[in-house]
Amino acid sequence: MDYQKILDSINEEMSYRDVTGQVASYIPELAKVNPKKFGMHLYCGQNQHYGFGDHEENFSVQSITKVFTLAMTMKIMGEDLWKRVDVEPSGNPFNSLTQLEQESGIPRNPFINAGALVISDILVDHLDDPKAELLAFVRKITGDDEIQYDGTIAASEKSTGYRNIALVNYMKALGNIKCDVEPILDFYFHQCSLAMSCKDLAKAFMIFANKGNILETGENILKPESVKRINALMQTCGFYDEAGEFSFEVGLPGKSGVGGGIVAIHPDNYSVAVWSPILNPKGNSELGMKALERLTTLTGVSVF
Ligand SMILES: NC(=O)CC[C@H](N)C(=O)O
Repeated sequence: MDYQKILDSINEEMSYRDVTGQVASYIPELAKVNPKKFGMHLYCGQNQHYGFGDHEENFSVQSITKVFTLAMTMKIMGEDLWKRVDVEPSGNPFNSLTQLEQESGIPRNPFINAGALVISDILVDHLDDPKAELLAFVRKITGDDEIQYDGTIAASEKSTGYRNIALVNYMKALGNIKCDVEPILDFYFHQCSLAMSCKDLAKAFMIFANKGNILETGENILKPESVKRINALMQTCGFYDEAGEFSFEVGLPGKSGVGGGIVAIHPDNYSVAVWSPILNPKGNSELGMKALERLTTLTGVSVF
C-alpha cells in the first residue's frame, strides 16, 4: 500500500472542503490556536512513517490522554476497575452530569470526563507522583523524552473547569471518589494539557495496534486481553455521543480530544493521527473525521 500517496491525496481533497465548526473556546488558551493547522501521520512498521502538513507540530491532545490513563489504571486494578466505571457508550456529551444521579455515581465509561476523573482518583491514590508517572509512560511508549505538559493550558483549564469540578465533587458525594478533589483535578488538568504531535500520537498508539508491545523495541507494555478491552472501548465510546457516527464513517477504534486531535488504529496494521483544531458540534475534529473516512475508504480497509 502506498500510504504516502494516499495521505497526499487526502491532504489535497481536504484543502477544498468547507469547514463550518469552531475551535474549542471554553478553555481560553485553546481558542488561541491557529484554526488552519492541519496534519496527519501514519505509522505502520519498523521506522515506517508517513505524513503531511503540521504532523510534527505539538498541540494539546486533551481527552486522547484518557486512553493512556486507562491503560495505566488497568495495570494497577485489573478487573476490579469495572466496579468503579462502566463500559457502555454514554450517548451524551463528554462533560455531561445527567447520568450520574440515576447511576449511583458510576460513570458510563472511562472516556467521558466523569470516567476519566474516577481514573485520576485511582492513579492519585496508588501512585506517589502520578504526573511524573504518566509522563514516563507516554515517553516510554513513544520513545520521545521531550514530551511535556503545557502548564499554560493546564492553568487555563483550571480557571474555567467548573464542570469538571462539579463532576468530581458530585461523584465524591455519591461515594465513587476516594481522594481529596484538589489533587485529582490538578492531575486531570495536567493530563489534558499534554503536548504531543500527530507523529508522537501515532507512535504511542501503536501499542494498541501491536498487541500491547512497543513496535521498535518489542517490549511488552500491556496484556493482549487489556488491549482488546481498550480497543473495544475506543470503538464504542471514543467519540462521546458521536461514537456511532465515527464507527459508521471510519470503521476504526479511535479517540478524539477537544484540541482537534484524533488517533485511530487498525489492529496488526497501523496507527494514524490527525490534527485540525476546528471542532464539529459534538467536540470532534471536523476535518479530522473526514480525513480518516477518506483513509479507510481509499485503502478499502477498516475493522469491519
Ligand atoms: N473532550 C475533551 O477533550 C475534553 C477534555 C477537556 N480537558 C475537558 O475536560 O473538558
